[in-house]
Amino acid sequence: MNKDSLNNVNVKAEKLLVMPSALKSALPLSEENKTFIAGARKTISNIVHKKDHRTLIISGPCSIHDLSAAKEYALKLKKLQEQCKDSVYLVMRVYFEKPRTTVGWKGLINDPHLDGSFDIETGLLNARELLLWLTDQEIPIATEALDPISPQYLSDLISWSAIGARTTESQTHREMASGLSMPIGFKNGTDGNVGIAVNAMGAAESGHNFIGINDKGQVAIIQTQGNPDAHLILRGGKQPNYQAEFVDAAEADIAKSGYNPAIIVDCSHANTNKDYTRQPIVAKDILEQLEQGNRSIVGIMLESHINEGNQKLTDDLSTLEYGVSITDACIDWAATETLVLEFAQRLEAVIKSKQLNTAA
Ligand SMILES: O=C[C@H](O)[C@H](O)COP(=O)(O)O
Ligand SMILES: C=C(OP(=O)(O)O)C(=O)O
Repeated sequence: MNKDSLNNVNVKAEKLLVMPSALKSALPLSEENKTFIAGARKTISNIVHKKDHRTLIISGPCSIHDLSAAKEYALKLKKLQEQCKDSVYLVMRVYFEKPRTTVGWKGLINDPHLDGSFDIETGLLNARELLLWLTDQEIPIATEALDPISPQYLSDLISWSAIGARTTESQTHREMASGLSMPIGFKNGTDGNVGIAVNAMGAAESGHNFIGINDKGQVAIIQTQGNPDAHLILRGGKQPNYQAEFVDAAEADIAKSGYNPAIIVDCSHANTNKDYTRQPIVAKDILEQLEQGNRSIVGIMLESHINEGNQKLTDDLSTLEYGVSITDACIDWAATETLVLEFAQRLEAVIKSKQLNTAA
């Protein structure tokens, strides 16, 4: 590293990382898995464009920190998908990158050993291995696209992505979203500003030219054609924004801007004032809006884990409880199952009564 009085003044060290193409060659996707992921992306795109009237439910831990627990959760979700497939499309929330308000553990890629050793190469490897395992089980995967470089390593395995509340207004993230290969949801800002997410939808649907990296890890000028499947995620702000008056106002804002009024409601975060036990209350309200004829809500998101609540990450990893979030608090599996089954059952009635399509 070139470090002197003018260059890299605040940089302590640098280390080369495996090339994206090398990681992908070491952990490749099979042809069957490619077909599965292309199908999952198409299904989600059809839901976003209301050609498929099932509702998307994105459910999973706030963050992945334990690969075994993630696999156990995934198998439960897979079984549940079978039971609700006529009205719901279940996608697992597999979040490896956490945006922090100030500082804190930034996720499995950044610090896979949870000890401040920042073994990012192992983090990417573990993440790709888990994504491959989940895809082998035919579980569609949702994640947050936070780091603008990591998609080169992992995004072939992802069927839905979010841009988070802290980055929706960032040009870098809008440019990245314009080139991502899967449907992309933009969260409203942490203060509740929906306008920035609507602007982001327009930015992401346009083509851009920007500096990025390619598959070989080379710095490149990336030219994108725009992402046709951008949508809005309501996550609350200074106050919750899942209620019909806010959903209707957001729908009107999107339509006025000329974009597809497709909305996912995040049943967690500021929509619960960070009280995880309120997630079923938010989900029930959305269900009622759908029953009353709402056509803009295409999905909900749940922060859910095997066991409820959350726990602090401390230096003593031996005290960590299995299947409990180390970031935001989650509902447990029993609550998730009850919520999803009721949602699916009541939606089935809506779909039947309106004779809507459930497949493209
Ligand atoms: O979803 C997770 C958190 O809400 C987000 O990463 C911010 O976390 P923090 O406020 O604890 O840093
Ligand atoms: C960080 C998240 O959400 P938000 O961007 O809404 O805070 C998240 O969903 O993990």
